[in-house]
Amino acid sequence: MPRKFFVGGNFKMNGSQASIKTIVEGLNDAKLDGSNDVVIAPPALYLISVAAAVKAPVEVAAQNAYIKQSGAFTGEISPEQIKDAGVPWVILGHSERRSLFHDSDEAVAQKVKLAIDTGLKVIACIGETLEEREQGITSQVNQRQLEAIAAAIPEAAWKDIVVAYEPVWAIGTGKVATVEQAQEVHADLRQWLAKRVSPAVAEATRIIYGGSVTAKNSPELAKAADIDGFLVGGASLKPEFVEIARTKA
Ligand SMILES: O=C(COP(=O)(O)O)NO
Repeated sequence: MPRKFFVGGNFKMNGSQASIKTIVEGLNDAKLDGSNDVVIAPPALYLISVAAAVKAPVEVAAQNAYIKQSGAFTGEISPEQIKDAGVPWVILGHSERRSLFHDSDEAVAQKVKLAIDTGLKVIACIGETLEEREQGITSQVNQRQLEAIAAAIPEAAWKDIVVAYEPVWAIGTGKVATVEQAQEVHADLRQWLAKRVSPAVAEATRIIYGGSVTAKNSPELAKAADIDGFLVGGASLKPEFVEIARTKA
């Protein structure tokens, strides 16, 4: 069964009502045919309005969620609230959450489990730093991050998870991974999933690439056997995101 190509747009802490409305209108006008899964993640403030405005075959994602469903956790939002807002997806474990807000492997795993238990679909992010790549421990780092998630969820949960490999050294730098670099890690992760979870999960799970993806470099990356899509940052705020959303795998 071929894996449906997946294109995510992570707006991060960018945009305004007006600029995000323009992005949504561009997607609505693009006549996307639904052959790819397309998901956009605006800042939390705009989730409800974007979910209501999207007419195209595009779904909406939150950029993070907490490890609890309610309580005295000022500034956080819960999986229940994301679901209540009619938002089906959530990005968890993004490298910026890990580095700037100290989301540990265990915290990310707890978040994934609670989000899945709440009925959300998850884009689970992993990726190594430049220093870790230069030390030759890329595989160990990515497998360690994925192991924390695998240990927290049942095999059945993987049907609602997309794994996003986002090398930290490629995020926001313009230094996109080469097709060979990305394919090598994606293949390694798929082999790891086959052994750790099951061959069926390994075959079915979309492993998408993120890190300086643009309309220019995406067609080449999309040709790789184990690259099942993208998680786009900066370019998701630009009209070229529509082109990336249309990628023919
Ligand atoms: O963080 C990223 C990628 O960001 P860029 O495309 O801007 O490198 N996706 O979640």
